[in-house]
Amino acid sequence: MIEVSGLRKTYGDFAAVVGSEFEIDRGEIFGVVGPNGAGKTTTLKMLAGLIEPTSGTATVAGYDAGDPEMRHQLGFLPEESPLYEDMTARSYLRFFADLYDVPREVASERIESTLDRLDLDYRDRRLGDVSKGMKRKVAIARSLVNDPDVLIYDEPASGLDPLTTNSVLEFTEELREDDKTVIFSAHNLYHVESVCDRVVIMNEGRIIARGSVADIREQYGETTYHVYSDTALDGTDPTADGRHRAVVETMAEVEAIQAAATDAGGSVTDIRTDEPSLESIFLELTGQQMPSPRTARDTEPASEPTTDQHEVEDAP
Ligand SMILES: Nc1ncnc2c1ncn2[C@@H]1O[C@H](COP(=O)(O)OP(=O)(O)OP(=O)(O)O)[C@@H](O)[C@H]1O
Repeated sequence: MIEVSGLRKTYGDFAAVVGSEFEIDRGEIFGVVGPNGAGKTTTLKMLAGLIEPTSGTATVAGYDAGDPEMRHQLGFLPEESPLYEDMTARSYLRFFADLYDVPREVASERIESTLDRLDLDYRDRRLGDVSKGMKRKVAIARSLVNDPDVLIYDEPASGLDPLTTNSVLEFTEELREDDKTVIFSAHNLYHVESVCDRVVIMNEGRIIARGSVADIREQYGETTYHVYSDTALDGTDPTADGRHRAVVETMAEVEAIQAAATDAGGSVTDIRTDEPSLESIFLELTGQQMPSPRTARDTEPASEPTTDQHEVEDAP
């Protein structure tokens, strides 16, 4: 449904996106994750046909991303989505449905059912007087008025409280049931972990990891096993509750401890798995702390990095 090959965007000699490659299948939810300035928005805007790539190609629903026809298949939610404050949610969404030539009855039904699913009250209240979370939900509803196959959401839950964040992420996840293909950007892995089938992690314009979050944990983090025995063995340390613990990294080592405990006339009483934290993976991959799940969406973008912090592309 989306194919990206050698996609690159430079501003002067500064490379905002460097040679991105990925494919997204129909009905897939795909996350683009990374710290501030990683190149997420630039990538999404190239896919939405809003920025022309310096080189490389992006096709969306069979169209080149720059093709005006592609827009009919696309719902784009920008990171900042100012609404017409004097309109109501209903009048605003009808206005956009008219722009897409959606027949009135179809539009009304679609708008009401989307607002129902988003649990949005106050549909006839002036948008200037509703909360930030409600505004974001209206912007999300706007992305669906033309019933597109592909949705591109830039930080859909940015700056929202935890409850609204969850509701927006759950709604995004439900779009899979409608056979929509969704690509969205996020600052941190927590917000995409439960929602996305696959993610790419970007840093300094490059994709530095890809796969499901579970794959990435497996690939970049180290799972350790804490093996408790009732007998002191080589490599175990006594614990406060009178047991003996070894910390190992492979199942073969776990089995060796089990065998050694049996040989010593004792037994292994407990084995615990310690998964790598997302923070440690993110830190290792990007060299930056991951924003906490509670505040991730509320952080202000960092100041503009200098070219020293980013790779400067080789001669074109
Ligand atoms: N029009 C532009 N001219 C010059 N540099 C730009 C332009 N647009 C973006 N950049 C730079 O490209 C880099 C990537 O920006 P981008 O907005 O894609 O990052 P991002 O991952 O979406 O970051 P954030 O999470 O802060 O939104 C940044 O360093 C940004 O300053």
